Amino acid sequence: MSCIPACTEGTTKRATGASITNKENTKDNQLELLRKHKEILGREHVPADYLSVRGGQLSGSELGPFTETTLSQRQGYAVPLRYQHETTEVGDAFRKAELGPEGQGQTCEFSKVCQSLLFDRADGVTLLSGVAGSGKTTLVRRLVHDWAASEESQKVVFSLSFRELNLVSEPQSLQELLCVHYNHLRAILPQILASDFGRILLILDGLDEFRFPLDFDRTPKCSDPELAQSMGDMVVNLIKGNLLPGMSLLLTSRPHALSKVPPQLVSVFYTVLGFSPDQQRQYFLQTCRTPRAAEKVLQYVSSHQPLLLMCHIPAFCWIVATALQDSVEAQGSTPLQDPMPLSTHETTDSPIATEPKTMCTLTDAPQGPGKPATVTEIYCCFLKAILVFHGEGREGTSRVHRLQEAPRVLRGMRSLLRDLGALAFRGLLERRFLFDAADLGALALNCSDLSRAFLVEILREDRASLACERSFHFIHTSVQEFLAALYYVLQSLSGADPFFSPKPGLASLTGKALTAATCRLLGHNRLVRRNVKKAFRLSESHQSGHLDLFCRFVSGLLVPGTHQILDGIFPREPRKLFPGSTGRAAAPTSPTSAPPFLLRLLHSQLQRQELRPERQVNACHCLYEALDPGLSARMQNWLCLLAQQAVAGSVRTEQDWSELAFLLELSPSLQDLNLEAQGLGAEGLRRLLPVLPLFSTLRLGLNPLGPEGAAILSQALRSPDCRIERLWVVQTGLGCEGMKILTEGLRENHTVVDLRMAINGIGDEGAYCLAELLRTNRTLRDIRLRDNKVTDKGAECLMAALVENTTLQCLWLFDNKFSKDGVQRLKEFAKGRATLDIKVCI
Ligand SMILES: Nc1ncnc2c1ncn2[C@@H]1O[C@H](COP(=O)(O)OP(=O)(O)OP(=O)(O)O)[C@@H](O)[C@H]1O
Repeated sequence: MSCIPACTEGTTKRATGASITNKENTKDNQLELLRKHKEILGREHVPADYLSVRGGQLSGSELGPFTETTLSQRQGYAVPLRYQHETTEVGDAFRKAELGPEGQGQTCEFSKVCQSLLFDRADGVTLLSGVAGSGKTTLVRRLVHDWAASEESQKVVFSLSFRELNLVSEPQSLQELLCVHYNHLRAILPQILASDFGRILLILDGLDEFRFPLDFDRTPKCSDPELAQSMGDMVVNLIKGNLLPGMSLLLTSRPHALSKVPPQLVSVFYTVLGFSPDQQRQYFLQTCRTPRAAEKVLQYVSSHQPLLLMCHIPAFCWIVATALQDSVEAQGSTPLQDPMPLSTHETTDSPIATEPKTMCTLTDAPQGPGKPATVTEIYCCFLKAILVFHGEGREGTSRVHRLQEAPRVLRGMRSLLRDLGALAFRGLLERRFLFDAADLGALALNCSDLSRAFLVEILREDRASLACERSFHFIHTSVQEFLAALYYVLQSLSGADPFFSPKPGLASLTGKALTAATCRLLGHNRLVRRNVKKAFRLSESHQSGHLDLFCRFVSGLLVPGTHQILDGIFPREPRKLFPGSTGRAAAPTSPTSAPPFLLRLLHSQLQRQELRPERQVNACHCLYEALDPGLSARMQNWLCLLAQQAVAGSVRTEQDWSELAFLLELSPSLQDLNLEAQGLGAEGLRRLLPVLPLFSTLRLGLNPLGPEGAAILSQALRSPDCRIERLWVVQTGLGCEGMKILTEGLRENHTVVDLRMAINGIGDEGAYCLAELLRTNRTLRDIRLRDNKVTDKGAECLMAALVENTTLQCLWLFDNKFSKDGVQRLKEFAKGRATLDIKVCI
């Protein structure tokens, strides 16, 4: 992107700025300009703008009010263990918030954040983290809106997005930057920036989208707001407090980019947890046209755990409300059977349960296309709802009639959708979320098309952009990911290469010729297989997991039933995908599940040991989207086991553990994980790593964990989101080496109170490591070390350490290798400690 022209204007005016202001601006003038500033920002941040489900089409009175979201607050922060796709973390966030031990973070209302940022003189950096669509930008807008409406707040607020800062490629001063953005303050900005910094609140939204590196070690210090510097350097100097020291700085970011900011520079850390169950209900009541529609939508979502889990995310609630409410209304008073009837196609009767279940309805995995139960199906319904119900010229017709017309309408939008999908896909590859007219033009999308009803809801104009040109972004990143996947699958199925982006004219002819030649050479089915594999390889190579959801959508869009929802976009009689597949051990496929090659590919990902555990969990999400017919039976087995109904000692494969991790992610109400005597080894434990820190009780006894397993546990214990209070690892083959590794993890842990580790052969060396831990640990209350080959030497180490530890209450040392004297000494020691119960015998 080029530097914006207005910047140079700012440079020339800067030299004269200070003198002009000194002479001309009286205090009254300054107050008047600040009042104007409030007015302008207030207008730019009206609630209607961010609450609109249908862009600018509805009047303010039709829009529901802002729904409260839940946040958690803590002092300082640490980078989370997981870097998986943001959407999967939200349910867990609530599990933590509801039961978090003291000091882990308290939940709070947004008004508290407003209070401290707008009224307190607190300076420093406030970091607001939240997964995609959790409502960070919405909260920023509300904050600015509340400030503009408040008479009392004396703060001067500036609000910019990192998306906008990305557009400034030439060095620029902070003063110029703000002058360009807030031209109405040009006359008094030098004064503001030179006086009381404590009055300033600067908001920078969307750190995860910032394209410039932040180098906190090597960036030259700059404290002069009039000095030009690169955007990366400016942000570093702002965060370090070199520029405008004493000002309040609010940064927002998705979790994966938090590590860009050194924790010691952050004063307060908030996490947007999204909607609690009550807030979800409130949202649907406020958003759906009738309370009855809201109830039906909510009832439907409640019976599908993967969907319900995602409804903690406000943006997903909006997708769901848009996807389902028109169909619900179209059905009148009948109970919600099929929120989006499949036009002229026959619908198979799906056995999906409609009653909410206590744990996870995943075992009733969808078997037919009749009811949207996967995330992909919901997005298909969302797209269809916008095209069918919100389209131009269809206002007068009944909803039922519009549904009958759907295939024709969708056929008419095919090429536009393909262009849009190509834009989305290219953006995803380049990690780009903002597009200008040239981007749209290159894909034969005309800016004037953007006023069409459909596009208004899909692409938003970035009105507050610093760019002089018009720029656009997808209404939500997950919509960009969905359209990219739709494009990818459509291209692949038609034999074209999704990575080949044709230029209009001659190049597209070349593209077509190339496609035909490759098709002839490789065969259509091999080409599709190749493309799908390519998509998964691409996702694996990105640590941030930003292509995970894309892959889930690709998996879901290869299911024939999903094609039926979008009948008209997908050809009505598609080429039979992979008929008579001869693959090894092909899973028995139902006619409604994805092609066997995809199921095989996903299962083979689950076998691979070198794949990161969160990638493996994502493969399970993909299997769910692909309607893997075996998944529900396997999940049922796990549910029995977790309910302690299964016989211990069954043989398990590594793949099983990844599937269990997936299931546990979808079961936020489960607090205790009991996997005793399940043949769980270190590799299995590694696959469970993404979910291990989230349980308050981990019962892992009688499993061959060994020192390698201890290393995995140690990682879980170090995780900042760790909630483990009871860790039971009786007879797990830790030995002294495993004990050493485990105590290293416990050294950085503040949650474990109860450690049971009988029969682990830790010996004196292990006892020594434990003793060293006890010198500093103030959390552990109960340690059980029965039968661990500890001798008098080990007992001496423990006693010496316990002189410094007054928090341990119970230490069991039965059946160790103590001499009579040793036991006596331990008993003597215990007598002097009223609060410590030492149990010992020879
Ligand atoms: N408190 C809320 N009340 C009602 N709707 C909300 C609320 N928060 C978010 N939404 C809905 O979710 C959509 C996405 O929210 P928003 O853009 O604020 O999320 P975000 O966390 O900034 O996402 P990203 O990380 O992708 O930028 C909004 O356009 C709005 O429809």
